[in-house]
Amino acid sequence: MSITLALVAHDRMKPALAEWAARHAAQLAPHRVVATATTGGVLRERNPHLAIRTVKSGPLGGDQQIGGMIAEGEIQALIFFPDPLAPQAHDVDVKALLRIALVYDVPCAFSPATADLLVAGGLLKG
Ligand SMILES: O=C(CO)COP(=O)(O)O
Repeated sequence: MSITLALVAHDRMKPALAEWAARHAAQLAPHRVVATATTGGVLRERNPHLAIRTVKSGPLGGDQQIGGMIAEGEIQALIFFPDPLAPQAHDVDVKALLRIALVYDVPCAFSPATADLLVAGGLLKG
């Protein structure tokens, strides 16, 4: 079954997310990806064949848009690599996104290792 995944990363973690997406390009291909604006740009550079829909940048409401899509049942997984060492101006939005993902029990991963485990657990199986 094809799903819609949200891919989001803070600036210093964007290369790690782009690398993760490249490593899983074949498994991601049948699915839909939604990303916040800047994350989507970095993902496209590294993964030109991946179809990515973008919403606004996180600090400009993108995290809230992703959260709204989760609440509407439009997103089935959240891969979000936050920067554990840098404060974010929009920290309340980040927290709200994580909370809504928990409310709806959407499978989440917050690091490359856990994102790999979601794939190993069958998240992207056809
Ligand atoms: O800030 C973000 C997540 O909290 C991501 O937004 P960008 O992808 O636009 O940098």
